[in-house]
Amino acid sequence: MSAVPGVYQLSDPKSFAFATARKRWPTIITQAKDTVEAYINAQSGNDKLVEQGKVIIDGIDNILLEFNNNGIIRKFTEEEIKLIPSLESYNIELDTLEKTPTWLNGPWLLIEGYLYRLLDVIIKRQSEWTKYDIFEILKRDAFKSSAFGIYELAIRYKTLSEELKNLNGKLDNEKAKLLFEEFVDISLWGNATDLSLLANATLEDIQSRQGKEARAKSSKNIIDNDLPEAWERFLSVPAEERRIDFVLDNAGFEFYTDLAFTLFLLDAKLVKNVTFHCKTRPWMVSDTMIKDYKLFIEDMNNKEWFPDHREDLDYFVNSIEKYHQNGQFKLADSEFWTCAYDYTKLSPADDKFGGAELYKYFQDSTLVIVKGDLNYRKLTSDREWPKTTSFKTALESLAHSNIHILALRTCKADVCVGLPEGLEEELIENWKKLGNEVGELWCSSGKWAVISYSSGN
Ligand SMILES: O=P(O)(O)OC[C@@]1(O)O[C@H](CO)[C@@H](O)[C@@H]1O
Ligand SMILES: [Mg+2]
Ligand SMILES: [Mn+2]
Repeated sequence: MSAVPGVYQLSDPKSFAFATARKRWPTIITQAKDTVEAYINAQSGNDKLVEQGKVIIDGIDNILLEFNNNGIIRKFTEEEIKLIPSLESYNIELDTLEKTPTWLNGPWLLIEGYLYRLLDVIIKRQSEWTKYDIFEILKRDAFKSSAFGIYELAIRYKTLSEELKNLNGKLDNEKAKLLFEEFVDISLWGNATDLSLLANATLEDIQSRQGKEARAKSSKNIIDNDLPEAWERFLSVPAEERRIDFVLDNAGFEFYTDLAFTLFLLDAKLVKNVTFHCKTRPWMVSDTMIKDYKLFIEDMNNKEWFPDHREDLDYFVNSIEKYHQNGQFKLADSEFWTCAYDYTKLSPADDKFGGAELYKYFQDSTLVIVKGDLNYRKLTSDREWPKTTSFKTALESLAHSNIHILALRTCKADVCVGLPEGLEEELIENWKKLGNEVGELWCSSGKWAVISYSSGN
């Protein structure tokens, strides 16, 4: 067997890693600091919280200083690991490296996860701040700016749901397949609204990425599409036994599209249960935590934010709440999703950080739908695979896990597999012709997407 390629590096000027470490991270962390400062300034009477807030600001300033000095990545201390045991996974991974990494020189995926965990532990060390989500305001503000796409999808869902009720469970396979494709598409492009990329996005920017028209324009940009295989798998399990799992990505608009997909599946009686897998902490700016579900309901109910199409919005909220209450729709979380490991460790071997538990749980799943860019990087270990590598090869051990994986991802990083011969060269040329210096960066522009499936055996 030939050796697997190495992982993308922060020092590689042809990789999106390069600009991420040098521009994107400082912007994100500075924004995070501003958020904490504003929160502190809005407090009155809780002196302890304010005092502790100042310690957090010092911690964040220190990260920014370390960025500037290209400081080394230190291991998490025993005290930090005692407070949050899954931090140990980072030390384990750091130990496998030949050279001590720095903020500008080291493996992209590992150091990026490390950054969000460092920020998290700086906050969690302060007793008054353990429940604080540093990205919550950003997540909710972006959702508020998504009214156009929200209305459109709520209207679509209500019309469909009423049609399905009239059919009384007699949806033929042909129609079911078309609708399945439609909701895969909605959920896929829901991933294009990404706060870590749209830090300075205007309302128009956000709108231009959402809705039916935007999706129609983008359909030719799906460069690997295994949907037919995934549908075959779906049909191979009797409807009354089907369970779908979503390994979630972003809160806000993307989460809303994942919920719309879920509602369609449950209303059409195409599945029995759906479980959403969330993060246990703030992560990569926009990722979904369990508590974000409650905020989502609150925000959908906000008549000042969303004054129009109330009937459709209320219908959406009532429908999902009903399934949440009767247990057909569940929310779960695990430390595994934010530990240092890529998903080759989603296996019985990881009995420490949740990998083994998830592995077991996914054995009974009809499809595990893995959303978004970061999750895709973890699936493929963020390695420099030739782009014609098959998805299964890039999954390594996960390709033999008996887990049926369907990745829905808009490409926002360098790694991408499953492409036909010659396409990559074409895309590089095309990207250069559009005036971009590094042709390879087509792959992190968010304009292309993949729908990749592995049967797990
Ligand atoms: O996973 P998501 O929300 O689709 O995208 C997250 C993202 O914007 O931030 C990550 C870290 O830089 C990148 O993998 C990706 O570009
Ligand atoms: Mg994300
Ligand atoms: Mn394929």
